[in-house]
Order: sequence, then C-alpha cells, then structure tokens
Amino acid sequence: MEGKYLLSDPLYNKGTGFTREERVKYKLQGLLPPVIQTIEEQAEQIYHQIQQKADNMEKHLFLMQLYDTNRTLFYYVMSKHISDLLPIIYTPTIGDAVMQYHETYTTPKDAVFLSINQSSDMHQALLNAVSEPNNIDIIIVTDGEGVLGIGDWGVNGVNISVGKLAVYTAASGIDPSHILPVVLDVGTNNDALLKDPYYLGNRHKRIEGEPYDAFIDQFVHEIQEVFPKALLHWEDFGRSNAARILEKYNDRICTFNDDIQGTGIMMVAAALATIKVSHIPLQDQRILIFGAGTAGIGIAEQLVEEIVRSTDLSEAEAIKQFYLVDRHGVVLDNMKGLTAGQIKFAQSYVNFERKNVRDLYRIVKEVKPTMLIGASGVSGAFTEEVVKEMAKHTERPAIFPISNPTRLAEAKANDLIKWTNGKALVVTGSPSAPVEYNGVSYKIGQANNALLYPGLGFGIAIAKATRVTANMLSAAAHAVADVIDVSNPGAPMLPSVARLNETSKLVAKAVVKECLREGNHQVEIDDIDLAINQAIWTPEYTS
Ligand SMILES: NC(=O)C1=CN([C@@H]2O[C@H](COP(=O)(O)OP(=O)(O)OC[C@H]3O[C@@H](n4cnc5c(N)ncnc54)[C@H](O)[C@@H]3O)[C@@H](O)[C@H]2O)C=CC1
Ligand SMILES: CC(=O)C(=O)O
Ligand SMILES: [Mg+2]
Repeated sequence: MEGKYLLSDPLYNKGTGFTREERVKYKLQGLLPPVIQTIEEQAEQIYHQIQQKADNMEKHLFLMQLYDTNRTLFYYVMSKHISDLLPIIYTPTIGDAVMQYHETYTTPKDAVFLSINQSSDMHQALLNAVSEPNNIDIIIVTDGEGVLGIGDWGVNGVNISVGKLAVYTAASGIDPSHILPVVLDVGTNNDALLKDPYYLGNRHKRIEGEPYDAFIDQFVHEIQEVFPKALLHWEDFGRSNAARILEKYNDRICTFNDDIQGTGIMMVAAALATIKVSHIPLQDQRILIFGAGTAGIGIAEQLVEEIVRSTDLSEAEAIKQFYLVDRHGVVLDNMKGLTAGQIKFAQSYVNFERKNVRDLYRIVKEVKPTMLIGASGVSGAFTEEVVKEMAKHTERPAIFPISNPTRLAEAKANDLIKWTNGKALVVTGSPSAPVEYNGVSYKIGQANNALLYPGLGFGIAIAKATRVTANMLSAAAHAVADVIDVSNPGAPMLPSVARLNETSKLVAKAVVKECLREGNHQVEIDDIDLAINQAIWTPEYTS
C-alpha cells in the first residue's frame, strides 16, 4: 500500500508522523504538510485542538474523525488522557452521539451493518469486513433497541458498538484490529427516526418473533463459520431479547452479555467494597433494585451467585434478600406479564398485600434496604425523601444510581452525600466529580461495566476460552473487589478510571487463570503475565 491509499487506511496511516524516508518509500512526497512530528508531538497538537472545541459532542466528533484517519494516534491520545477522554468517547457523550448519528454521519467506521432485509448477504458482509478473519478475537454486536437508558435508536446503535470497541482497546490493550463492531438492523420502533428523512436504517418497525429469532440464529451461525474462535459480546439489546438470547447460546458458544453479566460482576465488586465499610455481611443485606430490566436482573443474578458462593445460604434463601421494583412497584408473584428473570425474584404477594407497594418512598420505608441500586433510566427517582428514609434505617447506605447517561441517573452523587451527611456509599454509572462535603473529598467510583468487560474479553481472547463460565465471572468480580482500598475517608468504592488499564489487566489475569483451572482454553499458557504482556497492543508507529 502506498500514496493516498496508505493515508486513507486508519490502521497504517501516521499522518505527519511519516518520516522523510517513509515519505519517499511510500510515495507520500507532497501529500502531507512538510513538518515531521513524533507521535507525542502529534498527540499534544490533537489534545490542544480538542480543548478548543465548544462542547463534548464536538470533541467526540473530532476524536472519532481521528479514529477514522489514524487509529494509532487516536489510542495514543486516549492512553495519555483516559480520565478526561473516556466521557467523550463513551458515556455520557456516546448517548448524544447515538441520537445524532444520522445527523453527523460521515463514515461507517469499519463496522459491519447486517440488515434483516438482506440476510442472504450476511456471510459475504462479514468476509468483506476483515482481511484476516482468524485475527478476530471479539465481535461486539447490538441491535440498538436498548441503547444505554435512551431506548431504541435502530441502526444509530452502531455507535455504541464502536464506542464499546474503543473502550476495549483503551482499557485492556487488546489489538483494535482484533475486534469487530456489528449492528443488526431489524428496524426501529422509534417513530421520530422512522419519520426522519435523514435516518440511515431500515425504515420499518422492528421485526419481532420468529423472523427475528431466525435472523439472530443465522448471525450466530455465520459468526461461528467465519470467526470460529471469537467471543461474541452482546450489547444493548431490548429487555425482551437480551436475557433470552444469552440463555439460548451461552452453553453453545463463547459469549457474554455485557449489560447482564458485565454489569453484574461490576456491581458485585462495588457491593463487596461497601461491605468493607458498612460491615453488614452479604447474607444480612436487604437489596432493593429499582429497574428490574436487563441490567437490574443481571445484577440480582450475579449478587445471588456471590451470596451462594460465599455464605451458607441456598439460592432460594439468597433470593429472599432481594426486592425488585419495576414500573408497577415491587415485583410480586401475582403480577401478569413478568419476564423470566422477574418471576425468579418476585416477592410474595401475600407479604405485600396490604401495603402500598408502588411508591419508592413507601417501599423503602417498608423494606429498609441496606443497598439501593438504580438501573431504571428514571432520572431523579432517588429523591431526598427516599434517600433520607433509607438512611434512617442503615448507618452507611450503599446507593448506586448506575443508569446512563448522566441525565438519566436516579440521583446525583453530590445530593446523595449531602442528604446523608456524608454517610452514603455511592457509585454512579457515568462519571461524577468528587464531592466536597464537611472537609472530606468524596471520590465517586464509576460503576460502569467498562471497568470489567474489557479485561473479561481480553482474558477470554488470550486463553481462547470456549465458554464464559460462572467461575470466570466470579473471578473477574473478585479481581476488582480485592484491590479496592476503602481505608481513607471519602475513598471511592471502585477503582478510578485513571487505573482502568491496571484494573483491566487484573481482570484479564484472573479470567485467564480461571480458564486454565477449568480446562476451558484452546491455547497453552505457562506464564499468564507474560501471555498478557505479549498480547497487549501499544499505540506506537511501526515501520
Ligand atoms: N452502569 C452500567 O454499567 C450499566 C448501566 N445500565 C443502565 O441501566 C439502565 C437500564 O438499562 P437496561 O436494563 O438495559 O434497560 P431495560 O429496559 O432492560 O430495563 C429498564 C427497566 O426499568 C424499568 N422502569 C422503567 N420505568 C420505571 C419506573 N418508573 N419505575 C421502576 N422501573 C421502571 C423498565 O420497566 C425496565 O424493566 C439504563 O439507563 C442503562 O444505561 C445498563 C447496563 C450497564
Ligand atoms: C454501560 C452500559 O452498558 C449501558 O449503560 O448500557
Ligand atoms: Mg450497555
């Protein structure tokens, strides 16, 4: 590859980083400004330019333009400024990027678009997307129905696949050319998009039922054909499909659902950290989950798994510690239209019969939770009244409003600290600034599956695991929980984003170790650290 073609390949382009010799060798004379820069100089220039942008969306678009033209430099800049730039390429800004995709579209960003209306193209489409199918370690796929908490955005959801992909590499160091982002376009129920002349997806309602399932089945089959050793990562599917799809395929292929399992293990890590402070053992916790959807049920499942592993309680006993709340109040066993996950966690109608179980304040008064987790996408649901009521019954309330993006969170960190006189143990799904209160600086951990899934996926890719097992998930959760130091007042309940690389590496190591212990690997590994270090891709120019 040479000349203009070289400059237009983001994986090989170095822009002004091409040396004089390279410019001659690859016929680049005259195609670049004369200055030759080191990657460090380029990064400084890019960062300077980012700071000139008017708002975060402008910054996002600028960074993604860099992603399109020079991926090495993109990841180099990310690695230098991860805390500053993660909120730009990921939540909260990614929410706006999804919503504005059709208004800002310029390039397809190396993603694969699979349409239910051209399903016969699927095999060829996957082949067209990569030059070396054997190099692909991870496929990250969405159908755009439940993007973050913003709902159905159809083909615009491709931005969440790409955003999650960028976080994979920025966090774990997996080679960006080893991950493939995919969007499945089955239509959208978003009426505004369907009417929008600039919408770029299939202009019809979502195809559901048997044809949808057949399309998913075909997709899984084709992935197995074209990328037999790749991990399949599901992201932001709708509530009626996410758990169902995972259940169907998790015993057959190497796969995980990030919203269910990534979120679940991340919440286990945060819960264990709060217990170091509250000293309420897991088996004595009363856990109220507000929003019993994909993430809410995933969190409940993973916490139950942890309780059963670490205490004498049976699964049935552990389940009794959970109070799931959805649109109609506490999820009860006499309710109609519950999902399979909700049925498993439903409380007895008889116990709640005469109580007002709809209003969160009344529920908190009744249940006296020690942990309150928000995965509803209902902005401000954890009101001052709710939080103060909770704090009456528990000395150090653990409160986790993890809905994304920021504007949809159930509460703001600074309110939670203020309302509880600094007693609440808080993590939030999107970033929160430290809260200064009564002379203490409270650092707020970001409770986002981004802390877990990159290490999980990277570990799976290194071991070439054949399945994602409960032991691997538990090992990942503990790898994070074990390093959280809560000894200082105001310490965060999760590792900071500045330590994302370190945390991802610990997760990857724990996962590889567990794969080897379970015999769930397709490559032999003698030295796990060495295997991880050798697999880490660093954003440096090669000749
Ligand atoms: N921080 C993190 O790592 C993650 C955060 N999330 C966030 O969790 C939220 C939910 O995501 P999913 O579970 O994927 O969506 P989902 O649609 O599967 O679940 C949302 C649930 O909230 C319920 N709900 C809606 N309004 C409610 C109300 N007024 N009261 C009680 N429940 C109500 C819905 O009925 C549904 O069951 C989103 O905001 C998402 O960003 C999801 C995954 C990971
Ligand atoms: C973080 C994430 O996966 C979500 O909000 O859906
Ligand atoms: Mg998600």
